[in-house]
Amino acid sequence: TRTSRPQRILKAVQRKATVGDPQSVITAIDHFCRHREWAMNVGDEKGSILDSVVSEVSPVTVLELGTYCGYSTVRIARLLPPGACVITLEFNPDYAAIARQVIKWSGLEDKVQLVEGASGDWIPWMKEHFGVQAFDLVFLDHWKERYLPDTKLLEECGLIQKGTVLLADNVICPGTPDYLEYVRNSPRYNSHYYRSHLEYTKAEDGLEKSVFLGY
Ligand SMILES: Cc1ncnc2c1ncn2[C@@H]1O[C@H](/C=C/CNC(=O)c2cc(-c3ccc(F)cc3)cc(O)c2O)[C@@H](O)[C@H]1O
Ligand SMILES: [Mg+2]
Repeated sequence: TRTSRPQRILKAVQRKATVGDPQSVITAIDHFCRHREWAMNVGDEKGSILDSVVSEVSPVTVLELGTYCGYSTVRIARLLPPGACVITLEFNPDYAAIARQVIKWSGLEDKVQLVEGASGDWIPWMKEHFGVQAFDLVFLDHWKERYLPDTKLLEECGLIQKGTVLLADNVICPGTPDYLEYVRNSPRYNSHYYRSHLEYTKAEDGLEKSVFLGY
């Protein structure tokens, strides 16, 4: 087809959502992906769990791995207080370009720092480049086999400290078995599984929340 799926998602936002109204952007994407074309956004059901974790943590600095179209970026940023921000990493330039426009349409660009590049390349620079001490919340939603190596890299870079919350999407479907085994068996994490469904479907999926307990 001439346009890409992310481009069709952006069109749905521009047609149905109100500029400056993040909830209308979320609703427009969910409606499009439920009734027109499935896409790998965290979705409304798991999105509500994401919302509750963001509200509970009330983070000042958030790291999101895997922006895609910016759906979860908007969900997170809309709940952040003034002065708080989400840094989101996306290595596909086409997806990044769409996400920038979705984030702009929602009016949340001041709370979002979208960085184009691979997580493994950028994580080591977070402190120096963004002045981040440690992340209060990390939302993992990128390539599933990168969850574990990037978590270990974040630990090595001192970006995960006592109290940091990791929230991982898709721990059942498509699944992240090595990551799950790590956070559930490590004495340094307190993990909880939020059972839910794969976005816009009846298949099981869920989010794993892991709190770092310190060294
Ligand atoms: C190391 C690195 N650095 C930076 N950006 C990175 C990056 N690795 C990937 N990205 C970026 O992040 C997104 C990728 C997300 C991958 N997500 C999924 O594969 C996914 C799949 C499903 C799914 C479930 C059942 C099915 F039958 C089919 C698909 C559901 C989901 O929720 C998913 O998240 C995408 O925007 C990609 O460019
Ligand atoms: Mg996902």
